[in-house]
Amino acid sequence: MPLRPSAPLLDLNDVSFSYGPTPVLQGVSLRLERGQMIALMGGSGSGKTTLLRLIGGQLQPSQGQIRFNGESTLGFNHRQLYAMRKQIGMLFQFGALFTDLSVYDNIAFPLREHFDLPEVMVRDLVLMKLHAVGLRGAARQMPHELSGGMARRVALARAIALDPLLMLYDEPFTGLDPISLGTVAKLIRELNDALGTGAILVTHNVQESLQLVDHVYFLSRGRIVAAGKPADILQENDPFVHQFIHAEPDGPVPFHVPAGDYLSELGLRP
Ligand SMILES: Nc1ncnc2c1ncn2[C@@H]1O[C@H](COP(=O)(O)OP(=O)(O)OP(=O)(O)O)[C@@H](O)[C@H]1O
Repeated sequence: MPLRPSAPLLDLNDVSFSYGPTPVLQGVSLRLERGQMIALMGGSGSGKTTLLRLIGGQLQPSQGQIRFNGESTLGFNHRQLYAMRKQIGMLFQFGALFTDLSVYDNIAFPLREHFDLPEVMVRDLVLMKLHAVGLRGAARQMPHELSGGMARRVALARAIALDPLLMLYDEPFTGLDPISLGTVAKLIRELNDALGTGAILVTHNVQESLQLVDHVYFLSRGRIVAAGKPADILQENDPFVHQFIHAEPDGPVPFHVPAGDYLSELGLRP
């Protein structure tokens, strides 16, 4: 797939999707430029993972357009989808490594899978990626010998092994202690800037990601309800955004699941 620097890296226009009769995403529009990082925030079940799956081509929208690197992905055949996915790196929750492969072989895996490169070249590429995440010295270790933060960094090195144009992160900070979280977050930003990638970050770590990204989109019940720069989002008056940013237990997203009258249920109201 040729590079098209003049087109946005990713352009979603009025995208809708439903798994069955119930719509999961409705009229979502979103744009990502090269070098830009955006955060996608929203409560559980708001459609964030579904949106990432649409972008990755695992699902097709029922309505609307998705353009990746200037090209509409709608109706891509198997070969085109495969070519596109090679240009998308993914780091998902817990970033599972292959437990029976060393750190080195974990990163070599996508290179060996997708290209027929001489081993000396694979070696140089693996060491470059490991160096970028500060773990060249851990090349021979096995995943069970790594701390959680180190394992996540290895997963990150593996995700960028093919020099993707776009990175998708789905809860990349889950289970990390605050120091490792800070390290991984900083690394994600530095790598994005160094490689000129674009990135979409799905996360519940509101404060950390507001410091990390250039733009934030809020999803609620499958719709974008607010979008803007982190500084603007912090000033946002929308009650949903306010509740989310300030982690308030009650608000538009209610604390109580809808239920019948409490006193009646306890038998205290005739
Ligand atoms: N394979 C599926 N089949 C049917 N419905 C699904 C499927 N996957 C997700 N859903 C539904 O689609 C809606 C959106 O789910 P999605 O996983 O995209 O939300 P999310 O914002 O990523 O949530 P979370 O933060 O909890 O991961 C939810 O109501 C969910 O139950």
